[in-house]
Amino acid sequence: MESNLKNFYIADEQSIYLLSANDAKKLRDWVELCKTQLRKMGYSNVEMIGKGAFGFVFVGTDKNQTERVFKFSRITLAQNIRERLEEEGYMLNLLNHPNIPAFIDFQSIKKQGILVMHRGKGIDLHELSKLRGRLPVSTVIKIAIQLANIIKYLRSFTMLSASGQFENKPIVHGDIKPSNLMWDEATETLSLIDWGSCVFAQLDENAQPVVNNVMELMSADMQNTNARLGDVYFIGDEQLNGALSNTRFDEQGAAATLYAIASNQNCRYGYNAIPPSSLGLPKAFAQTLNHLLSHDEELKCHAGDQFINHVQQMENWYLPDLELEPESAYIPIWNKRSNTKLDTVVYSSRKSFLRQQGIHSALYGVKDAQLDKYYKNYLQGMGDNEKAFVATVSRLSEFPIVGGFAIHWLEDGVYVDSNLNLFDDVYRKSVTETVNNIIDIARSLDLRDGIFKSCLFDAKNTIHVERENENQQFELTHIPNIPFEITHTPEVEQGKQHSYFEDGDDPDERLRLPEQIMAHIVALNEIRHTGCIIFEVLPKHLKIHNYYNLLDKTKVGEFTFHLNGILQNIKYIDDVGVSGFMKLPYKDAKLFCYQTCRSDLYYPQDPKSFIPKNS
Ligand SMILES: Nc1ncnc2c1ncn2[C@@H]1O[C@H](COP(=O)(O)OP(=O)(O)OP(=O)(O)O)[C@@H](O)[C@H]1O
Repeated sequence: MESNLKNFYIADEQSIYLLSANDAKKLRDWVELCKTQLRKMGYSNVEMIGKGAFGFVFVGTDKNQTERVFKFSRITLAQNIRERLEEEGYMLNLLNHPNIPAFIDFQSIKKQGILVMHRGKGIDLHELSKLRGRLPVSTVIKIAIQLANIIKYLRSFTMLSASGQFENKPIVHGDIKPSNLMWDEATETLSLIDWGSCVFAQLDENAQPVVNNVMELMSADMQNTNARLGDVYFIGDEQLNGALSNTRFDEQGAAATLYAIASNQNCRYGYNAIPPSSLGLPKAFAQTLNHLLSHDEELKCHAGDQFINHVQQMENWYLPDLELEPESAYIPIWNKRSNTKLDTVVYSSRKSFLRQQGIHSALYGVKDAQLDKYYKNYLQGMGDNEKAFVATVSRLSEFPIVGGFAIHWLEDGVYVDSNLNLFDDVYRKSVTETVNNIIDIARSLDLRDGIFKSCLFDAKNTIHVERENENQQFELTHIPNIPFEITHTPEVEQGKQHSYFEDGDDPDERLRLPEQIMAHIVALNEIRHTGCIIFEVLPKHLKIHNYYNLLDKTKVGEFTFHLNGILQNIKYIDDVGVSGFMKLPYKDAKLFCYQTCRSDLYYPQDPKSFIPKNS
């Protein structure tokens, strides 16, 4: 836990720009090797199309000009986990459904397994919602219908047994989430991919053991679950808590996915603060989602049946796209231009206070590659709203955005200082919704005293210094420049800037920086600017993340001198850990009142008579 903490702020996967030079090279070489292998196997136009916790995924064209998808397991994973790729192929090979890209082959080349399958057309829902923000109601419902049909198919799956009889063998996908669903916008067709967590269900939807004969009943292991852990941001309580695998698991993944794409979030946990009833969805559907996401067993089962059985009704709904409540930004998001593509990383400190004491930790003792990837064990001990808050903040790393914000919870409300700069306006809607989600979840937290700070920087500007071991000094043979923009702005009142030091020491930051560096940081604090600098010291690797905007053009020389001074003195660093400093332009923060949850907003029963609110 302690060692994970040092790196917890790197959302999802480490940016390649933050890996050590050696690790980045290894990764690039390995991807090249996979591509070369596929070309040798006779495929052309080979390119990487995705990666997950378990594998790297490529596409290539065969001799008949048909696209094929290839999944390679990560070489860094333990052998028993890598072997799962073959099991994934076995399960996929059993299935035959228009919404499931079919299995083609499983090949093993020098211990490297390759799963070959059809391509799910389109773009995955995680990417789509990142690009579009909250998806239109009609799209959400079309996706819901297809999901319900897939789950129905899996529930009623039968297989020919050794005795020649067809037997019930319901199947659990186990990892339904936006990034595992491809959506073809042209044909509005959904494909469910990634069958790596798929198993035969031990229990049916009535919680009865799935057994076809007495022999099976006697040999069935009903003490241990055969379920796999899906993505902890999307799976339901039972799967998370290690219950026997159950056909209802996928209703949970489906509900979390539908909620996420309807609200532009990347997890299920925000449903208390931003309930499905506030998303402009048809009332009956919002209620079903709300019940499915709840912790009430009976409500969940009932809603699950409704979801699966009311597909035909949903197909008849008339749902033209209506702008029920245009979403405007709660805080400013500035437009910026850049010639290069940004690789945003979010660094958030001051998270400890979000952890609730005494909450039973379901994740203790769980060893799974998914957890390693997501650093999600950091979330243990947090309530649902707190988890949603952290997850929504980390969603910002998906966008080309730099700057930062500080949220203060005080008795009279939630104060937000911010400086957010978006480098591609295509994402404005999605970023606005994400920032508004962060603030609304912050307003719902049961806190009246606390500070949360988050810095967003471009990983491409991170300065790396490596050393052989912890006893050596960090040394730069050539001192690079820490880049900064200059935006001259008139002087604001004294004390109006959010300073580096006003929030006091951060309990989550363990690194003590040497005086020689601190002297320059103190001097920088006196110069009018915004930005952040974060020191991440690992035993063999120092990373200095940075983003700066100088607001006083008369201070270019001084500013450069102190930034340079920091780098000149890295040899004095004698500690490991993380420490960061952030400065924001104004201190007249925006104030938001507390609220339990967003208010109700339903799709009108008679859309034809809908009159926009602001007309
Ligand atoms: N059959 C397919 N057709 C199209 N794209 C695919 C297919 N399989 C995988 N992909 C792409 O590759 C990405 C990663 O694949 P997949 O989810 O199978 O990997 P994983 O390592 O199991 O991921 P996770 O971390 O979600 O478990 C997907 O999000 C998707 O974009």
